[in-house]
Amino acid sequence: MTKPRTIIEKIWDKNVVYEEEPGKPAILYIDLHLVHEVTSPQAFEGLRLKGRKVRQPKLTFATMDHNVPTIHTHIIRDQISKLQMDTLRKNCEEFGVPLAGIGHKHQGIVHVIGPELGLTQPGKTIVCGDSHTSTHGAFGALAFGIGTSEVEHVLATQTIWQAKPKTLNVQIDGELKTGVTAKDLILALIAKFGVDFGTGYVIEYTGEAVRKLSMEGRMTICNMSIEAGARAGLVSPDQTTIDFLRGREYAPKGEEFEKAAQEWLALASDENAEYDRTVTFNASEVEPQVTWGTNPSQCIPVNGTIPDPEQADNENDKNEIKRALEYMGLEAGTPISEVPIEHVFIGSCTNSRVEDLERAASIIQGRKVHPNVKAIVVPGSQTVKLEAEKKGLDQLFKEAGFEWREPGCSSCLAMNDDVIPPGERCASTSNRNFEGRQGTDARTHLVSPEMASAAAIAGHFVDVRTFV
Ligand SMILES: CC(C)[C@H](C(=O)O)[C@@H](O)C(=O)O
Ligand code: SF4
Repeated sequence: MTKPRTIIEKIWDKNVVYEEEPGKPAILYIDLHLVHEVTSPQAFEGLRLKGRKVRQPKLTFATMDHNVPTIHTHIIRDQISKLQMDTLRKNCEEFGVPLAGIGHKHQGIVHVIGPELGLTQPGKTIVCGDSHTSTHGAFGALAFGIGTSEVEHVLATQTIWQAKPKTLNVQIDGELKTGVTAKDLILALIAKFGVDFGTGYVIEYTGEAVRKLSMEGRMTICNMSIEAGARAGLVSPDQTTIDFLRGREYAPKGEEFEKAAQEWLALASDENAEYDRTVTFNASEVEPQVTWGTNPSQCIPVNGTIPDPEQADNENDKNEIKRALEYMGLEAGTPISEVPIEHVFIGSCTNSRVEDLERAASIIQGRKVHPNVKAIVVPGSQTVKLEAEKKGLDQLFKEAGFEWREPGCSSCLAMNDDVIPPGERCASTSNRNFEGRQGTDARTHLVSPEMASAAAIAGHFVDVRTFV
C-alpha cells in the first residue's frame, strides 16, 4: 500500500523536476503563470537584457487590473499607471504572451479571470507576481504569489525554485448560519488564530462547512489565506469544482473533460493522509464580522464592541490595540454598529464575483444608499460585469444610489483613482485593512458583501440578519 498523501504532496510529486535532497529547494514545473502590469515590467526587461524568450507563452496569461480606472477606462490620469499598462501591452506583443488588456472582453482582476476562464484547474501549479494568487487554490491548485525576480525566472524557464511546503489542515466543521458568509468565516478564523498562524504552511481547508461552500465562497477563503500568513491555501476538488469548470473557455471539452474530471477528483487528499499540523474550527459559531483595526485579525462580530486596550493580555497587545484605535479614530467600548461610515466598496479579488454582487444586491429591497455614503460596486471582470448586467444587478444598484463601475482592483488599494480620502471610513469587501491601504490615513473595515450593502443603506454597520 502506498502511503496516503495530501493533495499538496500529490501536486508537489507530480510537478517536481529536480530535487537535490529532501528539504532543500527543488525545481518545480509551473503549469500556469498569470501576469499583471505592476510586477512584470522589470521581469520582461530582464529577459530583454539577457536576450531570452518566454519559454511557454501558452502557459502564460496577462491582464491589467491594479491601475485600471473604473470610470472611463481609457482615461488614465496617473502617468506611472499609464506607463505600466503601456509597458505590459508592448511586452506581451514582443514576447507573444496572451493579454486581456483594457478594452478586452476578458479583462479583469487576475484572480477573478483565471477561474472564470477555466485557466485555473485542479492539480495545476499556478504562480503570479501577486500575493493573492492563493485564490486559485479553491480549485485544488497549488497557487502562490512570487516576487518580480521569480516572475522573470518563470517567464524564462517555466520553473521555480521552491522548498517543499509544510501542510496545515484547517478543518472547519458545522454549518454557516443564514446571513453568515465565507468572508465572515475566514475573518473569524483569522481573528481566532491570528495573522501568522499559517506562516510556513500551505493550508488545506477541509471539513463539512468547506464542502458546502460554493466555488465563490472557497475562493474567498483561499484568497485570504495570505492574511493568515500562509504560502497558499487550497481545497480538494469535488463535484462542486467539476460543475464550475465544465464549459469554461479554457477547460478541456467533451470526453477530454470527463477524463480530466476523473483525474482531478483523484487528486483530493487521501483519507488518513497526515498533515504537519491540524487546527479545527466550528462554522456554526460564526457571526457576521467587522474588522475594527489595522489587520484582519482585529475583528469582532457585528454585535460586539470595540476592544479596550486596558483589558489586553500583555503590554504588547495593549500598545497594538491603542495604536490601531488611534489610527481608526475609534473609542474602546463603542458598539461597532454605532460607527458611521462615509464609503462602501464592493469589489476586489475577495468578493467581486457574480455571486458576491447578487448577495449584496439582495439586501437593497427598494431602499436607498444613505445620503452621507458614497458607495461603489466594482465587478471583478468584464465577464462578471456582463453577467451581472444580464441579471439586472446594475439597475438594482444604480436605482439604490450605488455607482456601477468598470472592472479592476479599484479601492482595494490606493494604486488608481479610487482612493479613500484621509480620515474617512470605508466598509470594504476587500482583504487588507492596514494603515494607508485604501489611501493615506483612510480607515478600512473589512466585511462581507451583504454587510457592506447593509452599511451603505444604514450609514453605519448593521447586522444583515436583522436588516432584512
Ligand atoms: C501589487 C501587488 C504586488 C499586491 C500583492 O502582491 O498582493 C497587491 O495585489 C495587493 O493586494 O497588495
Ligand atoms: S483586488 Fe486587491 S488584493 Fe486583489 S489583486 Fe487587486 S489589489 Fe491585490
